[in-house]
Amino acid sequence: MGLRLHVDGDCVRGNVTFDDRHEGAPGIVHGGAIATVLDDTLGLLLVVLGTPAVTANLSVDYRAPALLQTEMIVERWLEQRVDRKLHLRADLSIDGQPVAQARALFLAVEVAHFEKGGRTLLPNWADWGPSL
Ligand SMILES: CCCCCCCCCCCC(=O)SCCNC(=O)CCNC(=O)[C@H](O)C(C)(C)COP(=O)(O)OP(=O)(O)OC[C@H]1O[C@@H](n2cnc3c(N)ncnc32)[C@H](O)[C@@H]1OP(=O)(O)O
Repeated sequence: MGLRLHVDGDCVRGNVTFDDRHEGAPGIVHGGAIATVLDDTLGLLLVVLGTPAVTANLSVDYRAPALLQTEMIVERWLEQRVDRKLHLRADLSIDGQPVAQARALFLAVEVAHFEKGGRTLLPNWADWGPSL
């Protein structure tokens, strides 16, 4: 998808362009692909926040057709944290017009949570994200 990301304070911004592999309705990005990008890129925000966490709940409002081959802006930020509960937002827009808006509840976990996946993990959570 050519996702490019940068950190701006506590907000992570990026650009993404979907192509024909992500088509749902003719010429329009599949909603599942949009939800995947919004959820997955929240992972980078967690690295910025320094908090290992996983998605417990994700809801997406689809506000306008997401056109293929069109550069979009993705922005993610922390709205509120209450104990282990992280209330996160992720927005997708084209030329300042909202395309999709996600609200997610992430629950903080120990890094050991990810050992269930059977992969060898980097010991330092800060190293899990790409260098920005
Ligand atoms: C590029 C960088 C890469 C590095 C980035 C690497 C991270 C990438 C993450 C990417 C995002 C993903 O796709 S993660 C993959 C998809 N998600 C998952 O696999 C998560 C699967 N679910 C779980 O493992 C579990 O259910 C947990 C950990 C989420 C919660 O289990 P738990 O720890 O036992 O907590 P539990 O007692 O159930 O709940 C604690 C509190 O949260 C509330 N709670 C729990 N679930 C929910 C829910 N769905 N909706 C509302 N509230 C909930 C409970 O009512 C309770 O509230 P109260 O009574 O305390 O008030």
